[in-house]
Amino acid sequence: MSAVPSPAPPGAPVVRLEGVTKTFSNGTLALAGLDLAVRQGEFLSLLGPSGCGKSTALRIMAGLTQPSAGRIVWPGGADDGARRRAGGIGFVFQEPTLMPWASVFDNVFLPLRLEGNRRGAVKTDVEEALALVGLSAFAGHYPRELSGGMKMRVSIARALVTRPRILLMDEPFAALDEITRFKLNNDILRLRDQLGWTVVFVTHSVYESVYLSSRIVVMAARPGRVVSEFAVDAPPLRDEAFRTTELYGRTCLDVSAALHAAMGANDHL
Ligand SMILES: Nc1ncnc2c1ncn2[C@@H]1O[C@H](COP(=O)(O)OP(=O)(O)OP(=O)(O)O)[C@@H](O)[C@H]1O
Repeated sequence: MSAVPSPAPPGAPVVRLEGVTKTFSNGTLALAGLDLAVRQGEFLSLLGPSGCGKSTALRIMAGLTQPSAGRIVWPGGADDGARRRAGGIGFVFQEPTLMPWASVFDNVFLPLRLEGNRRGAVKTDVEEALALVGLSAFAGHYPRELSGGMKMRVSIARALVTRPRILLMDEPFAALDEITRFKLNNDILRLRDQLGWTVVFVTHSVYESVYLSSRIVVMAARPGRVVSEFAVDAPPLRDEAFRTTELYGRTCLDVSAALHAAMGANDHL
């Protein structure tokens, strides 16, 4: 596998957004002075109404778009570009964005190919990534032959094949039915436990955020900003029984109330 930046100690900031403002060229103020630290080993969800800047914050962390003001600090040293090249960041989009003409194997091989690796040299890495998401038997299949959940698993395998330390996920399960979504939620918790990821996860779903996260940041729109924050004080590896615990129920109520308040802040719009 590719070189992996050494991990920060647990709880230390992996990346910090300091006073990040993003104004798009059409004048939209997507984020206003956002301060946010992502800590080593946490599963952080960004939750908020449509348009509050969740995706913009994630894309800024990934180096896919630049802030108009403020800065991104990677305390580990490397800038975002170097970190991406070193396999430090994995990104999973809402759509699986697979190449339809390429096999499952070749779709997962893509980031390693872009790093200049030859197919034969990283075959085991691709096979390992496919095994981690339960798709070993589908390496030769094409995206059109897969269900929505399987396509998303390929997309996750493609993100994890570079062994990222931080995984950025932008509403990855929003388009899936609930049963598939629950299964993939459990897959992500298991993979995170196995591989030691730090995860930043964008979602609209209170229930999904509480099920997965160690910390939830609630954002409001116009301008995009953080309005409240919750810790989910439960062991990181959870199963369906967690959904019936008092802690889960209470946290869902508290986070829902905060989300409604955040939406209410824009009732006049
Ligand atoms: N490339 C762009 N050009 C102009 N405006 C943009 C662009 N990308 C996003 N915006 C605007 O910036 C604001 C924040 O968008 P963003 O996609 O980050 O929000 P979001 O919270 O992720 O929304 P959603 O939950 O609907 O995906 C929105 O008002 C959006 O319309």
